[in-house]
Amino acid sequence: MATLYQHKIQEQLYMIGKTASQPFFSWSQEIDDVDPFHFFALGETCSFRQRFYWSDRSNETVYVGLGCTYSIETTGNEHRFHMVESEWKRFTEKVMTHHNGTEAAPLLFGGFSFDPLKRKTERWAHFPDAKLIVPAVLLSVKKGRMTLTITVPSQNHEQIIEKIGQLLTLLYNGQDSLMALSASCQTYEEMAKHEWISAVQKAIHDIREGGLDKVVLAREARLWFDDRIEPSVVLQRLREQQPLSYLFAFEDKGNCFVGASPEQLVKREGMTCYSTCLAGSIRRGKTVKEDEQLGRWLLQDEKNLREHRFVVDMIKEAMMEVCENVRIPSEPQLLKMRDIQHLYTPVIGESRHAVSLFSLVERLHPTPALGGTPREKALKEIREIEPLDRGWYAAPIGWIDTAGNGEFAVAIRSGLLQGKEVSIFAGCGIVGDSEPLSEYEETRVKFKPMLSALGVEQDE
Ligand SMILES: C=C(O[C@@H]1C=C(C(=O)O)C=C[C@H]1O)C(=O)O
Ligand SMILES: [Mg+2]
Repeated sequence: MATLYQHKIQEQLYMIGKTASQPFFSWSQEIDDVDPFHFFALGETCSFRQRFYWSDRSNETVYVGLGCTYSIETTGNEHRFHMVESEWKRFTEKVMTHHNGTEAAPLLFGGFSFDPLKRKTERWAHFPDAKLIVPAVLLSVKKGRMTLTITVPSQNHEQIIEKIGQLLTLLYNGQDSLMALSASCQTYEEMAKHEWISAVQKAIHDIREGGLDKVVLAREARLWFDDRIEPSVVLQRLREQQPLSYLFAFEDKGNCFVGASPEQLVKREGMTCYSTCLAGSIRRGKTVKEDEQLGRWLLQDEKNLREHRFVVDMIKEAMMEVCENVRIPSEPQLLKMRDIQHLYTPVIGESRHAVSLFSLVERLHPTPALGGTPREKALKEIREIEPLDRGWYAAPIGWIDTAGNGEFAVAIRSGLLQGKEVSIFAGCGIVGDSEPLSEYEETRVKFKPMLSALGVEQDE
C-alpha cells in the first residue's frame, strides 16, 4: 500500500514536470499522520544535506524541510533583509503550484547572523549573514493536519524525485523510533569566562559614564562528546523539556544550529502584526512558594524593570511607525519556562499599509533585549568588547510563505552542533546597576535548556 502511494506520487511529479511552464513546480497533498521528528531524522538516512525544523510556541504550526531546491544567501550585506525579500518574490513568480485542495505552498525558511559587521570565525563558516532555503520536501503541520509539499525544478529532477521516493518509502514502511541520547559529554568548558566578566564591568562603567543605557553581552560554553550528536534527538528532548518555546533547527552539511527560544521577534498574519518584549530574568524556585516569591520579586525589581522598559519603548515605537491600533499592556507579566522566568509584554497592531514581514524584521532586529539602547552604540560596544562570534545566536530565525505571512523568533537558548562538538550561547542585559556576578549566574541559568537537552547537568 505504502509503496504504491510512493509510486503514485513519483509518477505525478514526472507528469507535472513534463508540462510545467515555469522553472520550478510545487506539489502538495494532505497525508496520513507521521511523526515530524521521525521525518527530520529520515533526512539524515536519505542523505539530504540540508534540514530544518520549526514549531511555534503553541506547537500548532510545525514545518520540517529536507533538501534545498532554491537558496537565498548573502554575506556582509547591509541591505540583506531587502535583498532576501526581493529574491523570494522573484522565486514565487517562477514556481507553478499544484495545491490539490490543500492550503500549502512553497515556504522559505532560514535565518540571519546577529551582526554582519562583527569579525567572523571558522565555527560559523556555514552560516552566512542571511541564508534561507526552499526545501525540496516540506512537511507542514497546521492544527493537526499534515501536508507534504514537494518543490523541485521542472527539468533535470530525476535524481531528486528518486530520492524523495526513497524517503516516502521509509516514512511509511519504517518504524517511528524514539531515539535516545547515546553520546555522553567528556569535557565542558566555559569559554573566555574572565574576559566576559571584565567586559560586563566595562559595559557597566561605560553606561554610568552616560550615552549608553543598556548593552547585552553574551558568552559561549563548549562541550565535547564521545560520539556524534544527532540533532533530531536534541530536538525531541527540547520538545519534551521546553514545551512552551519555539523549536528551531537549521542544518547545512552536518552543522546544525538548534534551540528552544521563548522569544518571538515578529509574526505577520494578514494585516495583523505581533511582537513580544522579553527581558528581565530570574530562575524558577525549587518549591511553589519559592517560585512565587521569585516571580513577585522580579515584577517589582527596579533593575529588571529597567532592562524590560528599554525593550518595550523601542518595540512600541517601531510598531507604532507602521501599525495602527497598537495594543500593549502597561505592565509586564511573568512568562515562566522550565528553568527561568521572564518579564513579558506582548504587542499587537494592524499594519497601516502593506508592510512586509522582512521590513518588520529589519526594523526590530536587534531589539534592546539582544542588542541594547541606543541600538548603534550598543552594537559598537558589543563588537568591541564581547569575546564571542555570535553567528546566528540572538538573531532572527523563521519562515515566510508565498502570501508574505510568516514568523521569526529570536534564536536564543541555542547551540551549534558540529559532530562531537557543541557550542552553546547565553547572554544578558547589562544596565547601570548590574552586578557582574549575578549577570554571570543569569547566563548559567540560560544555558540550562540546551544543557539538559544534551543530557548534561550543571554543578549547583
Ligand atoms: C540574551 C538572552 O536572553 C535575553 C535576555 C534577557 C535578560 O537579560 O533578562 C531575557 C530574555 C532574553 O531577551 C539569552 O537567553 O541568551
Ligand atoms: Mg537580564
